[in-house]
Amino acid sequence: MADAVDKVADNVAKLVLDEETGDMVTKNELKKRIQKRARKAAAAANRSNAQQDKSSSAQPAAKPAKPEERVIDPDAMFKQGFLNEVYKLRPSKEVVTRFPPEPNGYLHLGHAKAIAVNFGFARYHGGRTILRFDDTNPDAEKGEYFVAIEETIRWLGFTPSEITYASDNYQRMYDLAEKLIKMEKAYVCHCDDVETKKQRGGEDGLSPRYRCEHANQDVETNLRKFRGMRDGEYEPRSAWLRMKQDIVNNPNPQMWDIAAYRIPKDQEPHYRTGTKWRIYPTYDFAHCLCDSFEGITHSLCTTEFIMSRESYEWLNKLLVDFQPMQREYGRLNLSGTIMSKRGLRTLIESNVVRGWDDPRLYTIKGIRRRGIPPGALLSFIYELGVTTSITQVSIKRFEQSIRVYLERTVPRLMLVLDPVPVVIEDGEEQDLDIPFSPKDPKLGSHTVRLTKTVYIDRSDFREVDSKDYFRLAPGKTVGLLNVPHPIKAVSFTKDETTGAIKEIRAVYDKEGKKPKTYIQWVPEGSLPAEVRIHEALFKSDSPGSAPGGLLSDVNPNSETIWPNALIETGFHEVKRRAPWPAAEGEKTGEVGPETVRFQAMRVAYFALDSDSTDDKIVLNRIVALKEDSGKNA
Ligand SMILES: Nc1ncnc2c1ncn2[C@@H]1O[C@H](COP(=O)(O)OP(=O)(O)OP(=O)(O)O)[C@@H](O)[C@H]1O
Ligand SMILES: NC(=O)CC[C@H](N)C(=O)O
Repeated sequence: MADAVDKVADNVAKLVLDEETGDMVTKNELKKRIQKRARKAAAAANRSNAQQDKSSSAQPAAKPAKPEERVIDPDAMFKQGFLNEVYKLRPSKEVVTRFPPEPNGYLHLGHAKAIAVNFGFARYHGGRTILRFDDTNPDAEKGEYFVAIEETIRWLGFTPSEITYASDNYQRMYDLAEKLIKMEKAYVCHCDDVETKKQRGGEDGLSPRYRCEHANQDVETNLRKFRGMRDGEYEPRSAWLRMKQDIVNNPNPQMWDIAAYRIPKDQEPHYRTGTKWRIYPTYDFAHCLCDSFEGITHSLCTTEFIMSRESYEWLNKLLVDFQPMQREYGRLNLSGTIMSKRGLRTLIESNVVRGWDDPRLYTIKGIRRRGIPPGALLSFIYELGVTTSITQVSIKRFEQSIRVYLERTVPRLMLVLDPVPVVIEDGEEQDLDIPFSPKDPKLGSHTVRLTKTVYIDRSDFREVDSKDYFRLAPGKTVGLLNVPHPIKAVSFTKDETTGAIKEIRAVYDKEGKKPKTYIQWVPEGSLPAEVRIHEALFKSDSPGSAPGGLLSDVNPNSETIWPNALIETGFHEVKRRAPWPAAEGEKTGEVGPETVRFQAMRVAYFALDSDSTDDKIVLNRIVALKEDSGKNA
């Protein structure tokens, strides 16, 4: 018997997934099926092209690369292309970069790119990266965001050389603002938004630009007023410090006497400096100066800041010695979802999702809870590379990249979403040694007890057989994954009220031909689990601009729950051996439930959800096994 079992394990290793039907089949069978489908497709194409030029439909589809051929070089984006050019512009011995989030929300997928670019660039060149909180707007910032942001960076496998805060430099920046006034390069202005807009060319931007009277104040007046702003003599928004740039002649709006200091409306105490300051520097004043204070050699940001480069360099040249270099790369946008904080808040407040970490969201918290490993997220970003163009990607492409990563790195188990018992009448109990990976023996194996009654998925049985159906039906034979002999259904019973199948009876088919299809099963004594299958949260590709508003675009079927799923007990070992895989960021420190990842054969990739308890297993689908989730033939 042991021989037979070994042989079966060998055979299972050779099975492949039929992506169209979700069946596990032999390579030969898959080849036949593909040929048959190609013949059918060609016949259909011929029919529809009868009056047209046939040449276009005759193109064979490009063969997708095998997962193992697609391992990404994480350094490729620094070795060539845009980031290599940036380095060549300033080939510094000690590269210092910074990642500068505003602590006003949780990070999202786009930020993962910024983290990979900044930390990766410095790491590649043997330098270091500072995590700098751009905390210049106390009305929007909260302590919990500082903590979560740092945790996310570490989860992605990066270590800041230092954690700094723009607010550490408030006094120094204030002193430099006074210096700027004394240089006659800044003035306190009292114009409101309407008047300021007029100075900048009006609504259409076409009227002549001009300076207001405040620009003519002398240094003493400006200093007195600026100190008055600092000391609370002005109401919020009634006075602001403006840089004296070139509003009339320079075509760049970033040079139109932009704000340097403001008195925030809400006067919320600052998370770190409390009520010490009533005035705060703007991004345009603070960012370039902080970059200089910290010796940032390459200040890498997204292309919305291209025009800011001029004011960045203008201010630094006037006030500080060390000149950092700003360069801009394209943002990463994902279609079919939203990442803006305001939109995310709407979803949470309307109870559309469970919170900031809902697995359907593309916050990094959500991505993490869904079970996507940090290495997979990074390899997706490395695969896209970095240029100056905005990278617009579909969820499908994102998921395909994650799937390829998981395929190589997580163990396999058997899970049944909607179990139906099959009594194998001539069955005898035996232990089967099942490998965690059909391809990688290093992952080891585990024992599954083959019981007389096993559970298969309801969708793998049909009361009435048909020619194109290859799974279980009365009189039909199907293979059970990893089991020496296939089974043939002999009878079944139904629930009288619901009509649902209650029990299937089967026998081993030891003499017949090798089955065409193998299905997954679990034995008696398997573990109950709640399985959550998530689909796209939105119906359209651009929910942010949906005609009826964001909420009208929500897909009402974005979550399906299978409350009575069963998973084989090999799950215990997978859980004990987590994280899967042990990649940077999860290798050390506390590992969360989401690191318990596996492929449920023929179903999907799953991870343990944080709603799980010692008594209850809750699983999230990370991604489907193939692009379209509907698996039934
Ligand atoms: N979609 C994105 N792609 C690449 N980099 C991004 C993206 N969004 C933000 N970043 C970068 O991350 C860094 C920190 O961002 P910060 O939190 O200040 O961003 P933000 O622009 O306010 O983000 P959002 O408003 O989308 O939450 C910045 O350098 C910013 O340019
Ligand atoms: N220069 C930058 O990278 C911009 C960072 C800044 N916190 C912002 O997005 O507003």
